[in-house]
Amino acid sequence: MKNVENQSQVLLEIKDLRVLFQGRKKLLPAVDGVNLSIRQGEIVGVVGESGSGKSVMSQTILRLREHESEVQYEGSILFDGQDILKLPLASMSKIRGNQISVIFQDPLTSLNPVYTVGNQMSEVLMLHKKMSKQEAREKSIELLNLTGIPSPERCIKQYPFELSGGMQQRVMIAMALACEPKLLIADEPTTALDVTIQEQILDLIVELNKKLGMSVLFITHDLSAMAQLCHSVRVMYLGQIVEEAATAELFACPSHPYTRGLLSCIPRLDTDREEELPVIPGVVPPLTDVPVGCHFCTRCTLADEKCREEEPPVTEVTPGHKVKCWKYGQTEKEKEAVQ
Ligand SMILES: Nc1ncnc2c1ncn2[C@@H]1O[C@H](COP(=O)(O)OP(=O)(O)OP(=O)(O)O)[C@@H](O)[C@H]1O
Repeated sequence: MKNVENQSQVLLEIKDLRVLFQGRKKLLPAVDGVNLSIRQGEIVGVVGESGSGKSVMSQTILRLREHESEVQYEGSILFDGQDILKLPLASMSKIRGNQISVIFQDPLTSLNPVYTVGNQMSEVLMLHKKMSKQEAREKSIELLNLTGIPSPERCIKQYPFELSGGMQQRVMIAMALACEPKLLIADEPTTALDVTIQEQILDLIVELNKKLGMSVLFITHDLSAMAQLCHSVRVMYLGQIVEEAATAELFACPSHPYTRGLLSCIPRLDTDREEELPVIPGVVPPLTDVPVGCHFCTRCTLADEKCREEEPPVTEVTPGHKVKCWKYGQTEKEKEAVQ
């Protein structure tokens, strides 16, 4: 996957974002100081284990957590120059689905069971694009065609439950693309699907990114999918980005012990398949137990007192490749110890 031109304009810029939930005794930072930008036409991947804050971050971009009264935000999310966190909710509903669209793991959460595919798609197009019923119908067929649905004319007459999982996912993508969004947020879009369909959906996202030039924020647990799809990757752990780099660079020179741990868990075809894959020891701690210093220190074999007491700085490894670790740059021997 080639790098997107560095000159292309920044579309989304998240600056020092914190999302805090009110716990029983204190505020719990699900997202803790995230900086992330996405250029026009860029596919940015966010990877990390369950509980690292990927979904809270992506839902915050769409302001989908507003119903939770006990959530606080700090920082800014600039989209096309305006701060999403400061917009009135009424303006937000014009951006959502229109300029920023989302596809989730479970298509049935986004599709309405009591309307046909055609009705749901037409409604979006008539509302946001002010199309007539006939125009909306034609556009719906065109979009379903674009996502590789074999007989779109039949599909628009069907209800979501009449379609297979892969077809539902394609319909959801078609709906997400209906208004030609500038940004598509894909939150684990293929996890619930079988491997062949996963491949097809990932290929489709790449194809649409190339064809329509839309930017994509791709959220996953799956580093192999990330390698296939993304121009650059952010590795997230317990609310923070611990490493970021162009995809090829991250795979060639992983510099954070957590990234190395994640990479070592990917099955390799050139080794004995019977061999057990290593796992990163321990689990992601709950938000009530976030360590004071480096968030990863409780699971890191390199951690010392400083790691447990002070938050590590972000260091630039090479231009565009950053790592948040006190141990970065220490001897190769120490690095090998975490592999
Ligand atoms: N309403 C809430 N109140 C308190 N904590 C919450 C709330 N919603 C999410 N969290 C916590 O925020 C943290 C981040 O959750 P999030 O769902 O973003 O993780 P994730 O990386 O997307 O995980 P997954 O891959 O399983 O979806 C978790 O510890 C979760 O328990």
